[in-house]
Amino acid sequence: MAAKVALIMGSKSDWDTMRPATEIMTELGVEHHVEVVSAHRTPDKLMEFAENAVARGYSVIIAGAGGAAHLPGMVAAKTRLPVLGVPVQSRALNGMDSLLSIVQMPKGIAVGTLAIGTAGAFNAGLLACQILAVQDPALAERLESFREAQTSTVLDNPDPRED
Ligand SMILES: Nc1c(C(=O)O)ncn1[C@@H]1O[C@H](COP(=O)(O)O)[C@@H](O)[C@H]1O
Repeated sequence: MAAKVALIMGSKSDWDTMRPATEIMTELGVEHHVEVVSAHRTPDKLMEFAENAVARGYSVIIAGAGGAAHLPGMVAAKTRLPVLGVPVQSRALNGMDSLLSIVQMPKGIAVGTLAIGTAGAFNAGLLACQILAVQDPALAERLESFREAQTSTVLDNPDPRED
């Protein structure tokens, strides 16, 4: 089956942050492509990637970047596919720079911005699955099961002093 989600990131150093996106997509059976693409360091590759994303069969793009995080916005500028941006925690400014440079898009080009770091990456993967599930009943069922299991885990262990 061809990958429906492309997960790109600005640097290999982002991988530990972005990995949870792949884990939830794998758990829910969603094929995904993973690649380093940088607006700053590989601008021609970025343009080629974004321009051909529809033709390659992707439905959703997840883009993680840190610092001056232009990658999600630049990808969104060149494709009509939904782009989910994940701010990677930067050392100098704790990811506030990443967050603000992803979230503050000008009107007319949309990026869906997730939380800073691994939780944001996980939720980006989850949200990509939810978007695909609109047209995929089997995936929708797997998502329901994931949620039910998550709810049961909390309800079955209400004592905060126990693991
Ligand atoms: N924000 C961007 C872009 C981009 O937006 O195109 N390309 C790389 N980077 C970011 O630079 C940070 C440091 O990268 P290095 O660790 O490679 O120096 C990474 O978090 C990456 O996402």
